[in-house]
Amino acid sequence: MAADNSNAEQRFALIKENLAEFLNEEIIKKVVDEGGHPKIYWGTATTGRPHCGYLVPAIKMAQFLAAGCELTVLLADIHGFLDNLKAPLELVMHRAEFYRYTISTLLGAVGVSTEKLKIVLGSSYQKSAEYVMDVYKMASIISEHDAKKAGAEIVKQTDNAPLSGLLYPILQVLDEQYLDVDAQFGGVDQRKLFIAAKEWLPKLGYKERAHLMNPMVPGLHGGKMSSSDPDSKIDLLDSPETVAKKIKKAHAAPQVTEDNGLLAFIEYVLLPASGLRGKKEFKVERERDGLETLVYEDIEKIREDYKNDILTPQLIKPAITRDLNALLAPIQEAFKNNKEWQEIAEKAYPPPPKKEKKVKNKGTRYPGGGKPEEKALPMRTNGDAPAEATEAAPSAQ
Ligand SMILES: N[C@@H](Cc1ccc(O)cc1)C(=O)O
Repeated sequence: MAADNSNAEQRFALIKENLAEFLNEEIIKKVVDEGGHPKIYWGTATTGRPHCGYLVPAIKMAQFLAAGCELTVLLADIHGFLDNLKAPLELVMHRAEFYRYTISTLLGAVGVSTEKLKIVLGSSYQKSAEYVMDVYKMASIISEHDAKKAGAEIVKQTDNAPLSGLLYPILQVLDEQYLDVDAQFGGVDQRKLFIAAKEWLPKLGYKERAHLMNPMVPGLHGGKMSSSDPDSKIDLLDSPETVAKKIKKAHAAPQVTEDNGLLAFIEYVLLPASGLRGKKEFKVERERDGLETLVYEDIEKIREDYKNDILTPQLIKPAITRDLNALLAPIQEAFKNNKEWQEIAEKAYPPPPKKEKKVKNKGTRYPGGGKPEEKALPMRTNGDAPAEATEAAPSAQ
């Protein structure tokens, strides 16, 4: 059974749990004390493919839902495009659809009711006359310097950065008003944007919102995050075997608890996820060593045992693999049964073009024999048109 979150104190404690910072928390406290439903939103630019790092904000959002908040997830497609053209507009829109399926399934998989969850596409309101006029107004009163400062940690900074990077913070600030929320939630990397929102909204006569921030959590894989290394991130649709393989490879020094991705994953994902199901718990089986199973209810004890080498990376890796695979199973099941989601996956994240070498070896696959080298996958070599390129490509998963 779900944990009891019926009284105001428990609800507020659940909203605050594990946060690094909470600005203007009195705004939320008041709504909770009055028995209301605080309205919180989290925005994500729909660019990279969602990986296990998304479980950290997702679990926090599941806690908001469990605490009776109204949650809006903003699929910020236009932001993905404004940020130094991380992806062309058409692609970020396909990706937004992929995110929509992923996030709703993910929150459902954690076991919370998604009745109070709304998923909104940025472009569905950010092109309205009223919104656009507010963008102009804001652009006329915010200095270039301040807009740049607000986006410093989020918007890609380059020598010849496009002007759109200065619009990015203005739109994010206005989103709080247009999504009609009491608070915005994000990682502490959003801090400068959140402070800007506090300062800029009143300039247009709008009210200041509360801001909830998650700490930056080291990746599960340990070490440096590299998007070019496929083993460094665990995809939400990775098979149980792949998850096991990647976690096995994760770098974690024995006895070192600082900056430890494995411990952070237990603290920010697995423990709170089990808490949402009724009881915080993390089990470590030691059958192979002929010892009894260790059962933990808080991260402090886990840290202590890790420092003392009672808990080793070798022991916790299989335990994390077991719990993570259990968390991912319903998402993968839903993906398997949803043709539309599979189709959007192919459009949103087309597999990389096949290597030329392989094509040559398999020349006979081309009807009519012919000259495979010349005909080799003409569309796939065109990096500018990935959405079309997928049509000839195998399924994304
Ligand atoms: N800035 C967020 C994305 C975002 C975009 C628009 C918002 O209104 C909120 C959040 C990020 O870095 O991912």
